[in-house]
Amino acid sequence: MVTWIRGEGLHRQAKEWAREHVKRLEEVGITPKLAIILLNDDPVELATQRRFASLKARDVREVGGEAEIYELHDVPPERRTKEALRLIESLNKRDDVTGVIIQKPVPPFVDERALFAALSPEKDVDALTPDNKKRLLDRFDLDNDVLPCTPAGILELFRMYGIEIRGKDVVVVGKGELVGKPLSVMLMQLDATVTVLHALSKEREPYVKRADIVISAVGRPPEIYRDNPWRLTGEMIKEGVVVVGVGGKVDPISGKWHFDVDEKSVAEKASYLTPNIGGVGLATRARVLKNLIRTSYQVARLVVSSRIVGP
Ligand SMILES: Nc1nc2c(c(=O)[nH]1)N[C@@H](CN(C=O)c1ccc(C(=O)N[C@@H](CCC(=O)O)C(=O)O)cc1)CN2
Repeated sequence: MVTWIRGEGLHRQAKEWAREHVKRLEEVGITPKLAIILLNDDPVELATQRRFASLKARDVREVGGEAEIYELHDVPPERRTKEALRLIESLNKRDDVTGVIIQKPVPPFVDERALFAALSPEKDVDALTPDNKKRLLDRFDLDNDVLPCTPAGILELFRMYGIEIRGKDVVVVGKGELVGKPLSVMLMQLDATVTVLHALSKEREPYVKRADIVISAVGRPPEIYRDNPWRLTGEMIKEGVVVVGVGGKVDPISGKWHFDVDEKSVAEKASYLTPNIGGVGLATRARVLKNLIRTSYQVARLVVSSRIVGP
């Protein structure tokens, strides 16, 4: 009988915690303000990213913060990196902006490394700037550090449900900058035996079949991606495995969600499983709120100290 790993508890707790800290920050004149930048003009990505950005913005506003969404997808490709850099520089300088998210994936013609290198690490809600990424190679504090939202959200869910990681065979499908890569590093730090599978892996099935925990973060559902599609199904896994589904995309024509994990067949064999709706996405958003509060304190320290004029 599968136990569903639900994100709403984390999400609710994060909102309550964030509301308290918004009040404290307002005592020093700082209102958390999140700026979200959308750059992707691919119809699938744009539909999905608009949905994600609106959900994050709604959360921030619900706890008393503010949110701005910048859509640059209609800037000509040859100018998009430059325009995005100009926007990031402006957001870095604004004292009222306390957190920034560059929604991923960005289009292949945009210089993503330049964007994240330009973003002020103090305002980096995703922990994806070079300075913040490096810190993952050291020990991390799940409760106090600004950590990548989805990986940290997944680890918080494991902790909440008492799912042991130490010494376990964990397969991460997908090696993206957002989830697969940082999460595999964090899992190693927690003494898991980690296998990362990706598009060029010679084979996937034997590793998935042997795993104690499978985390699928691909986002290429067969309904939308004909080439190199991916879906985790029940016959691929062993009895009693823990499964976490991360990848999902919105079909721009139907508006329908399609996910990495086939819930029905996996639920018949898994011991624990995240629902495609109400699982990792809510844990991700919970972490966005916590990270935004932390970046807001970082900005507050900089802004308040800059107002103190010494003798
Ligand atoms: N810069 C970033 N880009 C992206 C990130 C990220 O953390 N930083 N993560 C992914 C996905 N993502 C956030 O942007 C995200 C995924 C899912 C949800 C969510 O709330 N899903 C709901 C269902 C969706 C709905 O209600 O329509 C759920 O799971 O219950 C939010 C955000 C992509 N890029």
